Amino acid sequence: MAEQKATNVHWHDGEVSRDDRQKLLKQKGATLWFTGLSGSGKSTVAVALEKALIEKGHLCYRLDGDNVRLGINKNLGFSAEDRAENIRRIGEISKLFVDTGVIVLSSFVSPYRADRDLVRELHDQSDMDFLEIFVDVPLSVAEERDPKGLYKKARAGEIKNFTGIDDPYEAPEKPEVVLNSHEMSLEKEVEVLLEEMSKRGII
Ligand SMILES: Nc1ncnc2c1ncn2[C@@H]1O[C@H](COP(=O)(O)OS(=O)(=O)O)[C@@H](OP(=O)(O)O)[C@H]1O
Ligand SMILES: Nc1ncnc2c1ncn2[C@@H]1O[C@H](COP(=O)(O)OP(=O)(O)O)[C@@H](O)[C@H]1O
Repeated sequence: MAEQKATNVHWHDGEVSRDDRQKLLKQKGATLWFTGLSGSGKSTVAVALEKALIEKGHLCYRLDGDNVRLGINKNLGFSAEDRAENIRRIGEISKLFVDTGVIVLSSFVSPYRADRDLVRELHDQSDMDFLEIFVDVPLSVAEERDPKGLYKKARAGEIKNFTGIDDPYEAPEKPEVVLNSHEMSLEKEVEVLLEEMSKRGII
């Protein structure tokens, strides 16, 4: 992909700040970044958390691998290079949401540590909360669940570069939260996340 360089381009400040928007919403914008194998439970947990947050009166928005790849990132595949660009763009999109004061629930396999660290760095630079949520289940559990039948296809060689089968997954070293979705109920996972958000003053 041809890289476009931003030259002679300057940030233009407005007269309304993130803080103004956060006061309006009575919450702090933040990104909760769910990472883990396909079938680990990222989307299921994010959907349940979104519902719980909205019920409590908090504005949040989910960004999800499959959905984003059907739209803004439809030109990207699953090579390491394309996954890096996928995650970089989603990192920037997440930041835009955080700047509006919204709580973003980003669920992506995001198998490479360097790609996730870049998104963390992007948030840190703008003094934004970034919580890495590692949805950690053994490959055998994810494969047994196989909610979309993709592991079966990967084992049959019909899908190449499938994370966990013939492509790597680099586990987070210091995630803010670990969810072992094979040992925890969905309700407990949501409770743990709400507690963590409350502790950090996000909600
Ligand atoms: N090769 C390969 N490896 C992993 N996953 C694959 C692949 N091909 C298709 N899929 C489906 O795409 C979803 C992962 O997209 P992501 O954007 O989250 O991937 S990544 O973060 O860029 O690695 C993933 O969604 P989830 O199952 O929700 O994780 C799969 O449904
Ligand atoms: N405690 C749990 N948390 C999350 N998912 C669970 C849990 N227990 C069972 N599951 C099941 O595991 C599967 C996870 O699929 P999904 O959320 O699509 O994973 P991912 O988004 O990581 O690919 C779903 O079928 C879900 O019902």
